[in-house]
Amino acid sequence: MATAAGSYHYEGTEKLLEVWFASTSNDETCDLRKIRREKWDALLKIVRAEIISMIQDDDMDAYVLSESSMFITKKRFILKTCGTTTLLLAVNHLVQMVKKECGFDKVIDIFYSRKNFAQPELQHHLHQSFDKEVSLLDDMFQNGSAYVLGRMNKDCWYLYTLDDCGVEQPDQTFELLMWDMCPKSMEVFAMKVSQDGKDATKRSGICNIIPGIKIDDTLFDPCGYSMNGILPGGYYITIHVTPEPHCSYVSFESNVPRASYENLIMKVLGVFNPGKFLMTVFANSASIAHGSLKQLEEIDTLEGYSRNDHQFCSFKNYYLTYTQFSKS
Ligand SMILES: C[S@@+](CC[C@H](N)C(=O)[O-])C[C@H]1O[C@@H](n2cnc3c(N)ncnc32)[C@H](O)[C@@H]1O
Repeated sequence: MATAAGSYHYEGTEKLLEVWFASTSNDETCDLRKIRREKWDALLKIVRAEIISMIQDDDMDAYVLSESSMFITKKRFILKTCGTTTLLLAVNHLVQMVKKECGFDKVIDIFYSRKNFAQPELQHHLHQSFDKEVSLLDDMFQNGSAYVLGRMNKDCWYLYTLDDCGVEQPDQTFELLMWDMCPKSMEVFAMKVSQDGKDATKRSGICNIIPGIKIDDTLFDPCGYSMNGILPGGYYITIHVTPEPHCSYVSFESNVPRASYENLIMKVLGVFNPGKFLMTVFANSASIAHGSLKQLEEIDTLEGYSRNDHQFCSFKNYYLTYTQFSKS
């Protein structure tokens, strides 16, 4: 997207929405995966994104989008979009469409989060400030709570969720959002170096982060990379790369449960070599990742990085850790 000064900027930072649905009559036949493809296409049109490819297994449909990813399991909907997409304009449509098409008539929890944008003025007016985003969500949900973690005048991470007991089955989300990337590590995410998504996945070492995962990867022209990986049980990893040196950004997200995330963190940092990153771990009481939060509190340096901020939040049924590191 062109900035006011006429230069090009791509906003890699994603808006991330996760919604858990239920049926008040406990109708076990309700399933988000019964919703037809054309309905998802119509929803994504509102967001200003489109489907590029899809993989599936018995538990999940995973879509790579023109702007990031979408994951659909029986009761859980995840949409992650970057650039100047208008994700929150689609929430009302999503709730109504899900009710009509598959019978889920209740939202049991919602998580909307994002890092601060590098250039918020390039976003649709709704997404230019977190206050506006919160106001839209508050009009739709009772009991919504909005938080900001990190430094409001530097790097921070916004979260909107419901102040309810929410999801009771084990649930966890781990995110590493990285920027000021090492140019050398970014070279493979361009068509000049890699032939296609598969080649970039192999050359970069992404294929070794979680071995055995089913991968769907895309390399954009002339540069940029997106991948989804799925594992049985509704588990996913998703990685998105904006390699342009002046706005470089990479995101890694997964719901794979871990009692400790340290090994995974070191693998991801080894592949991407960011100048700075922030990390969030979200886990409910039933998740084994719940214990990892305490462990992360102890880590104030990681090979070559030192910690700038660390915060811990305790919600009704979820625990959250936010940490920001930069190269020492
Ligand atoms: C792959 S997407 C992923 C963005 C992601 N949220 C991230 O972490 O950076 C963005 C990258 O792909 C490039 N790209 C090339 N063609 C694109 C297209 N048609 N739509 C979106 N991005 C495209 C962008 O310039 C940017 O480097």
